[in-house]
Amino acid sequence: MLNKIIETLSAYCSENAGHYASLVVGTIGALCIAKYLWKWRGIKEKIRYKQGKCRKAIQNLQESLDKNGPSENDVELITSLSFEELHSKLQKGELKAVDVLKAFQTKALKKNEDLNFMVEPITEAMAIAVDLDKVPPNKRGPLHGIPISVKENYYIKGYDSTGGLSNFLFKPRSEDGHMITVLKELGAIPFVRTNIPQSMMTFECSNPIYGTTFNPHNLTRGPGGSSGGEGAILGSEASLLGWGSDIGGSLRIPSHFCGVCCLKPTAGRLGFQSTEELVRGQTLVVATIGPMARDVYTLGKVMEAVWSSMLFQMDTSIPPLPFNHELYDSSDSLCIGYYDSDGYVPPIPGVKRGLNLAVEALRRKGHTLVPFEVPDPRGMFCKLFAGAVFGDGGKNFISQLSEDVVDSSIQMLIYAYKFPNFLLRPLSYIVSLVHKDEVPGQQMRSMLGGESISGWWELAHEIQKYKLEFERLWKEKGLDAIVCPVMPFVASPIGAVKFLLGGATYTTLYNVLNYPAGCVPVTRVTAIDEKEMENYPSTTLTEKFVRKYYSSETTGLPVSVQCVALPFRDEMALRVMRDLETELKKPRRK
Ligand SMILES: CCCCCC/C=C\CCCCCCCC(=O)NCCO
Repeated sequence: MLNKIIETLSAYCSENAGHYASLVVGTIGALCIAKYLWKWRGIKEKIRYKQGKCRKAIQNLQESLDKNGPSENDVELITSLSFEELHSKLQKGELKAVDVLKAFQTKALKKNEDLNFMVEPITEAMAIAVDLDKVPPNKRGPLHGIPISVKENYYIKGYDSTGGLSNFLFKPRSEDGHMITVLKELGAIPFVRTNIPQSMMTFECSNPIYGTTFNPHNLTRGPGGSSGGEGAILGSEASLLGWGSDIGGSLRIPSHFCGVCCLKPTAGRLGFQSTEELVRGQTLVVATIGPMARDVYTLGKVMEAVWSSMLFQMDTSIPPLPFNHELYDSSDSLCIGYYDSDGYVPPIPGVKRGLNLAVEALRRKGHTLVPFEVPDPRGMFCKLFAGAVFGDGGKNFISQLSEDVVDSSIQMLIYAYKFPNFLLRPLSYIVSLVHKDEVPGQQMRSMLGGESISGWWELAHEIQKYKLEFERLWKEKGLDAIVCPVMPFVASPIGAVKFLLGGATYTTLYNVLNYPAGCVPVTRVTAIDEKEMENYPSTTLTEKFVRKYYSSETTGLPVSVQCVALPFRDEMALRVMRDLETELKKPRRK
């Protein structure tokens, strides 16, 4: 009987097998699509919820300042003071921390309407200011009452550090990171969190959570990145001291694009426990945090305060090197190397002129300036930098971004990483042919990832050899410092960064070498500079894009230079920056 039933059933099933198979496949497919759509809906919902929360926090602050804020006149008076003036008035009690904070909050909200640099205000700022006003003058810290803006990836208790990735949303920190703790102890008031590019590995300041940030000097252009929100808030004078981070130029590019100063310290001198960095465990080229400000004086004062026993005790991995006054205060004449082109993407005329101005100013100051040539900038960029920073074959990126809304500025990278490796290799040669440039293709191959531990060791060895060769050339010329462009171009149009990544050789060099490097604004692009773009080369695809984006609408954009010193001589970089700034500010006879 049982046999009969089984026979009948199996006959029935084999007659209808095709039908059942398609039913099963169809159901599984539908379930997968439903799951995918559900997850997608969840991600979008999460982003919208965060956006709503940020909007609400901004609105609440605006309402409170509308009721109880300073007059327009006071806002301008306070926010246009230099750090030195503000610091002195706060120390003496001529200004209250609460009033200074309200002035900067008001200005930041106003400027944010056009620039969108603000992720959200830090709501605890007012309570900190109220407490600081109770501190007697003889107990005030060196940053007493100074409001500071902070890049979104800094660890702050109660806030998420997302780097523009929804995966990191609603995971607030339980404690402040080291730098925020130190800055608060010194009397500073973190008052606003600022925008970043998605992933923080490009200089287009845009992400699906907080949107796009604009340049304070030209709204059709970006502020650079990844500390782009910092560039925009400082460049619009809505903050006078900010903090960012840099593994390939993220402090220096936005400073240059927005006309402010910064210091990228030697990595390690400020530790690694203050920010979220999406590249973890990679130790060949590492990120460092650093300050951004309106002038070099501020940077010097802040670093003097920060390099303190408090920081060294908090993080024992930091070499306990207090601020080196011998280097910073010295007026000895120096031997400074310079180059206007690193030999890869040529500088536009405004950048070249800016470098000449810096060279002449440093000569007037009594220094000896000697030409310097960067060894193998192409290999440094597409083999050493890309091989180290993107050398996991994109695993980190894909794991962070495969289930996220991807910003158009990094979409191409995600497509490339998802492409099968055996096709990506031949494609890389086609890319080089199209670009008429070996670099982009080699960069793609470096980004495929090391295949073995010995490959990784080999890369580490190549980086070591490059460092030794650079140091040999430095010593051969007897240099104390180098002055050079920050990028071969100035602020880029919104959406153009993906075509201009080759410009990052000028900054990534000093991350690969781990030399401290700071930026000082020296001039602005003129109509004559723009006209001279007629002579700009157009052989490679990158050069063609530079011509396209920099032949018009660049007049008035800021130009900075980089000042570089040997590792752990950060104060030397600051000293050259200070000399340059003072000399350029001097009135000159025609
Ligand atoms: C996500 C797109 C990357 C494509 C690969 C391009 C390679 C190099 C371009 C480097 C551009 C500089 C980016 C600056 C990154 C940085 O410093 N981030 C700071 C993190 O704390």
